[in-house]
Amino acid sequence: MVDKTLGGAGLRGQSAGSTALCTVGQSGSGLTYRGYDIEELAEKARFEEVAYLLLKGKLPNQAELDAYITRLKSLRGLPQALRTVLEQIPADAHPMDVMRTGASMLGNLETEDSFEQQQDASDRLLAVLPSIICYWYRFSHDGVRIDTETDDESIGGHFLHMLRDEPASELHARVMNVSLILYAEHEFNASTFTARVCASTLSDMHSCVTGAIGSLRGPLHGGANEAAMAMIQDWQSAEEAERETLGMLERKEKIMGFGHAIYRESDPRNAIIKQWSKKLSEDVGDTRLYDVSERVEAVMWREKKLFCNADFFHASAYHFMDIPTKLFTPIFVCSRVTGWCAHVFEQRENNRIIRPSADYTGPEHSEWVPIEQRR
Ligand SMILES: CC(=O)SCCNC(=O)CCNC(=O)[C@H](O)C(C)(C)COP(=O)(O)OP(=O)(O)OC[C@H]1O[C@@H](n2cnc3c(N)ncnc32)[C@H](O)[C@@H]1OP(=O)(O)O
Ligand SMILES: O=C([O-])CC(=O)C(=O)O
Repeated sequence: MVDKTLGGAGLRGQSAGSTALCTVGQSGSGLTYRGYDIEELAEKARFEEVAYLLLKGKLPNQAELDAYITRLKSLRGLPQALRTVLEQIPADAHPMDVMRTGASMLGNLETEDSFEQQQDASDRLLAVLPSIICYWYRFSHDGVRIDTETDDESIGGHFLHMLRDEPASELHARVMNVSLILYAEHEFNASTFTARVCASTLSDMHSCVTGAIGSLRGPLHGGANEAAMAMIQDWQSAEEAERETLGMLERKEKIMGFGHAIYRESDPRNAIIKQWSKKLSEDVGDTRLYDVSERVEAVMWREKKLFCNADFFHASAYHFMDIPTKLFTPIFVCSRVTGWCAHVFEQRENNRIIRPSADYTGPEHSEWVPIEQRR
């Protein structure tokens, strides 16, 4: 017998399993990773420390962190066969499709043959996904074959270095670090749930991550940071932003980067990335985009009581660092892969195939009609 009280659209509010990784909207500032508050992690941690926390179960001590960073650095290289594939993908492809293909191709070259290899497979994905996207981007857009084995200590610095051929400034590396921490994990969001469903069939890590990338791509999920940028980039002033936002609301259009499936009043990551966006706007001497973003935030709260989610001020922050808009969501992948893999470990540890039921809405009985009589 199906319990109809659990039939809410989008499975909203239903528990679909348990996790020791993250709480959303429950305690502290509203987001915790293994009990650590996101505000404290964003202020004090390195992203690699957070990755270790999620993937290995505890914060590393100094020696463990040093060893982990050295290990991740050693895993940045691309196999020749993967480079060859990336070089076939056209410049006008969507970078999330490149990420999806890259993760999938890696799964052909470096198969996860047993779950005992899950930590290695995850470390490799974490280390190499930035190389995949930057190698393709620089080859297809600039015609250069970059060396992806940089000596940068941080994954964020490594990403920016590959993109620009020069090491990132301290400020930019810091913002990337914060951004990667903010995006790392978020309980049973759509892409993570995709990964867990795939894991529940006892599939391999690369399949789980490839599927998750596909889910993150959509504008209602990770794709919202790009969509937000596309929306605000042409607005020349706060006044124009207000007019256009009101018009969109009147036409019942979605404003990307606002609202959330779980948070009701605010997303704790917004205040953090917003503050860094402001700092970057001062750094570049921006007199438009930050004001435009703040005005949209004010109008949305005033008119609809809708608040910025993690994506909205990420758009301006990335833009101020001169990151091409179409690479925004791939950065999200480079971070969230930690959460995805950690959830796959959890699913495997206590698995039952995920297979819910559906409320049937089709015809009661259909009469078979021979093909020659069908209209
Ligand atoms: C990192 C992340 O993935 S965060 C999410 C990124 N996605 C976005 O920013 C896309 C824009 N936002 C949205 O589409 C939604 O807020 C979602 C997908 C995040 C959450 O969806 P839901 O849980 O269905 O939203 P919720 O139930 O709170 O919506 C309530 C109402 O507010 C409206 N609403 C929600 N978000 C928005 C928005 N951004 N713009 C305009 N209206 C909105 C809904 O249409 C709904 O109206 P209705 O009752 O008239 O149908
Ligand atoms: O939790 C969600 O629904 C969306 C998500 O991944 C996030 O906000 O980081």
